[in-house]
Amino acid sequence: MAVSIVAENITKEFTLRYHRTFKEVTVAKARGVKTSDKFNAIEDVSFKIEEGESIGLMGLNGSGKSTLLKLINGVMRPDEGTLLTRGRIAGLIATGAGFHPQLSGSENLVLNAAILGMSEKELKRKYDDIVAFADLGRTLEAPVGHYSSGQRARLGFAVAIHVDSDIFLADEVLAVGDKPFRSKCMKKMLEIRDSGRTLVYVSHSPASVERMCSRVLVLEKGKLGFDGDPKAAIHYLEYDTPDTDNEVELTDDEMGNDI
Ligand SMILES: Nc1ncnc2c1ncn2[C@@H]1O[C@H](COP(=O)(O)OP(=O)(O)OP(=O)(O)O)[C@@H](O)[C@H]1O
Repeated sequence: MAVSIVAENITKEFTLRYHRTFKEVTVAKARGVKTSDKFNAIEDVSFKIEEGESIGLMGLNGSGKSTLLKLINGVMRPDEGTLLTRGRIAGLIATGAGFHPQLSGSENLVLNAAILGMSEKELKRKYDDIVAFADLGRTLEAPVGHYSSGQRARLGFAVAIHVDSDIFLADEVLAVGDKPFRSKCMKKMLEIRDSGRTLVYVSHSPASVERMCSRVLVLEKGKLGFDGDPKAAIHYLEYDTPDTDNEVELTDDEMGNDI
């Protein structure tokens, strides 16, 4: 089987700024207080993903999952190391990323499809299916700036899912969709997985990761903490142990996570 994504010792550094205004920065500098810090959102991460693998990307908030997806789809480049991918990449990383707030949903649909590499002919063929999948009704003609986060996710996912890609990336944008929409997305992603395309799926939901993925990468403060079987990854993250500090223990479904 051919290799789909290879990361070799990749590192991505970000700057954390503590102040927003000139005044705050000037005062902080005069007092000798630090105004920013650098940190590695991704640190020395290496992995190889074969074509057709469905990978779950898990980890606590801020562990670097979205950053890694952005590195995979090329929105960002690693500061160190190399990341290579094979074929066309599509997916939904940040809700509303790439949308123009003043344009309507349908205008954004066309623009987004073009940005993702869909030809005019391909879009003509798929337009009705995309509109039906987004199921936004008359809201499709309203400016996207007025959309709720769920409506933006619907539009973005509907376009992304209809792009013929070799690699599909899905961030936890699904979490903002309502239950019927999440079920529909999950079904589509299972279709993608079964069609032999490579899938990278970010999620905090053990149930959906177990259902969807054959392997899980766990990020811990930017480092790769675990790479292997989904069940073992969930155990590694202690997502399978009851939370004794909490009086109320909620199931995946009750939390509204992914599905
Ligand atoms: N453009 C940026 N500039 C500075 N820091 C950033 C930037 N983007 C992300 N970060 C920081 O990098 C770290 C990793 O963020 P990232 O969004 O990748 O985490 P995540 O694992 O996807 O989190 P979550 O589960 O909350 O979605 C966080 O500390 C975040 O604040």
